[in-house]
Amino acid sequence: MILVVGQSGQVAQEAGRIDSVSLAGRATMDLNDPDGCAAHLHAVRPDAVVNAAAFTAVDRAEDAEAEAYRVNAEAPEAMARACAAMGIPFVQISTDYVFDGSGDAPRQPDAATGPLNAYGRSKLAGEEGVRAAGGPHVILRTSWVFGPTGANFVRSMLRLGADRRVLGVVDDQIGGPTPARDLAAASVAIARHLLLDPGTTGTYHFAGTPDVSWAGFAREIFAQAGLECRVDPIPTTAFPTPAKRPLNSRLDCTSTETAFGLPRPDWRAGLRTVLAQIGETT
Ligand SMILES: NC(=O)C1=CN([C@@H]2O[C@H](COP(=O)(O)OP(=O)(O)OC[C@H]3O[C@@H](n4cnc5c(N)ncnc54)[C@H](OP(=O)(O)O)[C@@H]3O)[C@@H](O)[C@H]2O)C=CC1
Ligand SMILES: Cc1cn([C@H]2C[C@H](O)[C@@H](COP(=O)(O)OP(=O)(O)O[C@H]3O[C@@H](C)C(=O)[C@@H](O)[C@H]3O)O2)c(=O)[nH]c1=O
Repeated sequence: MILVVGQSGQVAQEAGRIDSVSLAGRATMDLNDPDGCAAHLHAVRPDAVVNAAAFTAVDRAEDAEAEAYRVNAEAPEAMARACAAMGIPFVQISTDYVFDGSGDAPRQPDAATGPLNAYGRSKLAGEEGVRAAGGPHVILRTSWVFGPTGANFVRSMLRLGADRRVLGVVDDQIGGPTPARDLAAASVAIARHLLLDPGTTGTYHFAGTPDVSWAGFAREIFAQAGLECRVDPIPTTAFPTPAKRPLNSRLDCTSTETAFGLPRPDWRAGLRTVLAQIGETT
């Protein structure tokens, strides 16, 4: 059994549809209690663990950095140490926000990091803790995740686009939107791969293709959803937020395809599926 932590989150919800996956939520694993999380893993003894739980409120993390560190760094390290002690694989999902976003080249997994905000710093510390635990693991960085549930850009745009005829959206931050379903499938496949071949331990990237700006993403959301809302491209400076965000979120995902046979998913197809799922539930 593969245990996916973060039950109510967008990635875990999609992982829950996969055979032999169990989900753990806050009731049994509160990441504010790293030792309790480790003890729970020792008690459950799964075959592998995927950590899809995180403090993901990027702006709120600026004023809650201590909690973000506990949840995004201390708890993943404690869980990774428990897994290392049991000799089982641990997959930690991480983020493009560990990078500083300079230049316009896609980042390789071994490129220099330099987070611009508290969320990114806490996730980077989580990566370091998982590596230090020393067990078979994969750190899988992704970006701009969207699914039919939870807080994400697609749901924000559907909400705003229903009321507005024009929306200003930043056009100078570029990245790969990633369907939660594809990310869930990739994370579980990687956990299974690690069981057979722990030698693939390391840091990898997995993001949807093609790279696009938030404005371009918003345009495609409105087009596919049939919403008559015009997107006005604006610079980041015209949309001030508490947390600074990277301009270049492009991730080079080549090594993930080579090591695990997982190509970048086309986010436009994933968006069609998500809009259909949302339509069914409204
Ligand atoms: N969303 C995105 O755009 C991106 C996400 N990622 C990473 O991908 C992973 C999955 O993200 P995603 O599915 O979008 O996340 P969500 O924000 O949808 O879900 C986060 C999950 O973490 C849980 N959680 C938060 N704090 C705690 C806690 N103290 N104890 C237990 N559970 C907690 C939440 O539970 P509850 O509902 O109870 O709060 C929720 O289940 C995360 O590691 C994230 O950092 C990386 C790049 C982009
Ligand atoms: C709502 C809105 C946002 N924006 C901009 C602000 C921001 O630069 C960009 C995205 O805003 P959001 O707050 O939805 O996205 P944000 O929470 O920054 O998304 C990030 O979440 C974390 C968890 C990650 O790990 C990242 O990969 C990334 O997905 O869109 C506009 O330009 N216009 C708007 O009307």
